[in-house]
Amino acid sequence: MPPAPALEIRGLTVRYGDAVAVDDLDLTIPRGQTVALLGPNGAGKSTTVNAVLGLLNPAAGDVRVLDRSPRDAVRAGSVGAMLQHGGLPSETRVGEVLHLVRRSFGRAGGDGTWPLADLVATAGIDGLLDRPVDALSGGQRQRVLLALALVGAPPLLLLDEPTSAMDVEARRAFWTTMRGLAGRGHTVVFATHHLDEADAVADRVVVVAGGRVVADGTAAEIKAGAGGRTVSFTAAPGRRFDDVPGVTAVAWQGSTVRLATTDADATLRTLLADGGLPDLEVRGASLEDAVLSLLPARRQTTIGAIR
Ligand SMILES: Nc1ncnc2c1ncn2[C@@H]1O[C@H](COP(=O)(O)OP(=O)(O)OP(=O)(O)O)[C@@H](O)[C@H]1O
Repeated sequence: MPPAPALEIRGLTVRYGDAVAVDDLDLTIPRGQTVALLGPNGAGKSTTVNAVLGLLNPAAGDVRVLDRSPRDAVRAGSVGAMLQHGGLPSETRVGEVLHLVRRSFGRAGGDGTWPLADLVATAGIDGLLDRPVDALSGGQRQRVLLALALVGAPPLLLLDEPTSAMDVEARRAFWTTMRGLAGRGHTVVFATHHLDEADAVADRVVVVAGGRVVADGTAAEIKAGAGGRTVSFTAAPGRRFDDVPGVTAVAWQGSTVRLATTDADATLRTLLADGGLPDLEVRGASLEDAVLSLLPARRQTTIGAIR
């Protein structure tokens, strides 16, 4: 018998009142994969993560975490999580919180805590142990939350927008850590709006929209699936491009417009007939372009804000 997957979700449906947050979602993640969950704000990513942690009662469906129910898996210390609104007790120091969590993990009968020195180095919180929790910067706080998530050396790590408060350097260090964990056989599932991170780090990208999986594959497959090209140039802000032949998504960054197109020839012919295209560039679709093209209701957006 092959080992049970790290995560198996079948027909997961979660409702908040009349609103459906997750809609009959299926997802199987084998052990050892690093998987990015992408999608706009409200797509259902956090709700899915919360269901995997046993924090809510689904209306329908089944979630198995390493062949256990979510609550049993969490109780057994098999899952570590960094949540969007993860809190830290105020008026304590980082080292105290870490000590408390390590002790309570040991008491709960966890399989073994991560050796302290390695944990501190891995999470990059060296030098923060004496710091009051209330005096941490956003990025430092996220690193402390990572350390707490790793205390039990969990085989499955769930990270909800883990780098949202980190600067470029901290993000790079964070993903180096994650690669190291994946190399040690941990399964890492993370939700992010940084598509460049997903492209660089994930073995697999799962795009969620409207509570459903709308694309699932390697970043390269998703980019190839978009099949198109990106045409960018300088344009008068506010000009509309939705109706240009081939165009599936429009993104602005200052006065530069980026068009995802399934037919670059037709797009360029129409645009050139309308006048010049200063600073023209044509290239293969980025992951961001590919994801945007999967979200047809959001044709006009701002680069970096698929939210
Ligand atoms: N506690 C709640 N009560 C009511 N509705 C909720 C609650 N939590 C989430 N929702 C709704 O469920 C839907 C899915 O939200 P969810 O937070 O899972 O999306 P997300 O993909 O994580 O978005 P984001 O990228 O903004 O974090 C949204 O429409 C959201 O407003």
